[in-house]
Amino acid sequence: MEIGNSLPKSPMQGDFLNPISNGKDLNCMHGEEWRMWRSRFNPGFSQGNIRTWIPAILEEVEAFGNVLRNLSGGAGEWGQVFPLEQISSNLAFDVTGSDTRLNSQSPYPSPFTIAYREQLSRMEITLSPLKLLWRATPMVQAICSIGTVSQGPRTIVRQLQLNPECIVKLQAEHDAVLGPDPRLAAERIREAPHILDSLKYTLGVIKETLRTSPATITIREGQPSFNFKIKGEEEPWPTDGFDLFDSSITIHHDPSNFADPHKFIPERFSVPEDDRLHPAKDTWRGFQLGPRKCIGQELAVVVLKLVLVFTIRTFDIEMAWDKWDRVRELQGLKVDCQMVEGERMYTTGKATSHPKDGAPMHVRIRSSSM
Ligand code: HEM
Repeated sequence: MEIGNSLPKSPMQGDFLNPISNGKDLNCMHGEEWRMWRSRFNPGFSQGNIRTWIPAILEEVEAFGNVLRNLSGGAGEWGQVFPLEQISSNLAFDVTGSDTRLNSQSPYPSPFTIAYREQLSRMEITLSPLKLLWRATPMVQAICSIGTVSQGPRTIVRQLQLNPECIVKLQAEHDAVLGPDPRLAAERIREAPHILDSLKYTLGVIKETLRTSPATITIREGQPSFNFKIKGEEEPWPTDGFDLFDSSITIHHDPSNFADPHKFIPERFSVPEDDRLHPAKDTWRGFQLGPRKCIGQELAVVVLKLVLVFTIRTFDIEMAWDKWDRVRELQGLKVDCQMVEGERMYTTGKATSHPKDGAPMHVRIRSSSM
C-alpha cells in the first residue's frame, strides 16, 4: 500500500477527545485550522525550546524519584505493591503543566488536576469494526484488528524485567555519560542539558519499547479520491465510507521491517544502515510520521530519558502480581489471573493503552545507592 498524502483524522478520534476539547484540539483539527495552530505550536515543541525546559522537567522527575523512594521498603527491602500507571500519570500531568505547578505527585494536587482527571475518566472511544480498514489487509481481516490493538502492552519496566542485560547496559551508559555517582546526575544535566543527547542506548530502549508496544494508533477517514493497492494486486480498494487504521503494531512486528521482531533489541536503532538489525525506512512509528506526527515527541523522549536516568541506577522495580493478588484477596475482591499471550500485563481499558490493573509493581532501593 502506498500513501502519498495525509488523510483527515477519523471522526472517531474527535468523539473520543470531545469531552476534553469540544473539537478544539490539534489532534482532531483539519485543514487550515489545523495548519495554523500546528505552525503556532511547533516552535514551542522544537528540540531547542524543549532543552530550555529541562531544569523544570528535572524537578518533576526528581519528585517522581522521591515518590518511588517513599514506596520502597527501606534498607534494601521491597515495598508495598502499587499501580505504576497511577504514579507515572501523575508525573505526566506535572510535566505537561510546564509553567503551572499542578502538584499531581504531591498529596495535594491542584484543583485543575482533580477536575481534569474526572473529565478524563469520562472519555471513551467506540471503534466501529465494520468501518475499519487495516493496513495492507482485505476488509474481512479488519474485523479482527480491534483485538490485535488491545493485546500486549509492555512498559519499559516490564521489558527491562524481561531483559535484565539491558539494565546493565543502561547503567553503564549513565555511568559513562553522567558520571558514576547517580546523586550528581541532576547537577550535570542542569549545567549541560544537551548531555542527554549522548544517551544513545537509553534512546534505543525508549524506541524499542514503543516499537514492541506502541502507545497509540492513528485512524484516518477514507476519501472518495483516495484508493489503495495491495502490492502485487491490480484492483484498487476504495476507502470512501471507511476508516483506515495504519496499524503500527503490525508494522512493528513485521520481520521484513524489523529483524527478530519479537526480541527486545535496543541496539537496532544505533547499528549502521547495512546491518540486518537496522529498521527498514519509515517503519518505526512510535510517534507516527508525516505532517501529523506527534508534536510532543521531543518532550516525551526527554521525560523518558530523565525517568530512566533517575531510576535505573537507584531502584529495582518489578511487577508484583503475587502481592497484588494477596491485597485483593484481603480486600475481598476477585483475583483475576487472566493472561494474554502468557502475560498478566496486557492492554485493557478504554481508548488509549492502559496496563491491566494499572501495572502493579514494587520497588526497592539498590544496595549501591543506600
Ligand atoms: C511517549 C509519549 C507519546 C507518544 C507515544 C505519542 C504518540 C503520538 C502519536 C502516535 C501521534 C499521532 C496520532 C495520530 O496520528 O492520530 C501523536 C500526536 C500528537 N501528540 Fe503525541 N505522543 C506522546 C507524547 C505527547 C506529548 C508529551 C504531547 C504534548 C505535550 C503530545 C501531543 C500530541 C499532539 C498535539 C498530537 C497531534 C498532532 C497533530 O495532529 O498535529 N504527545 N502522538
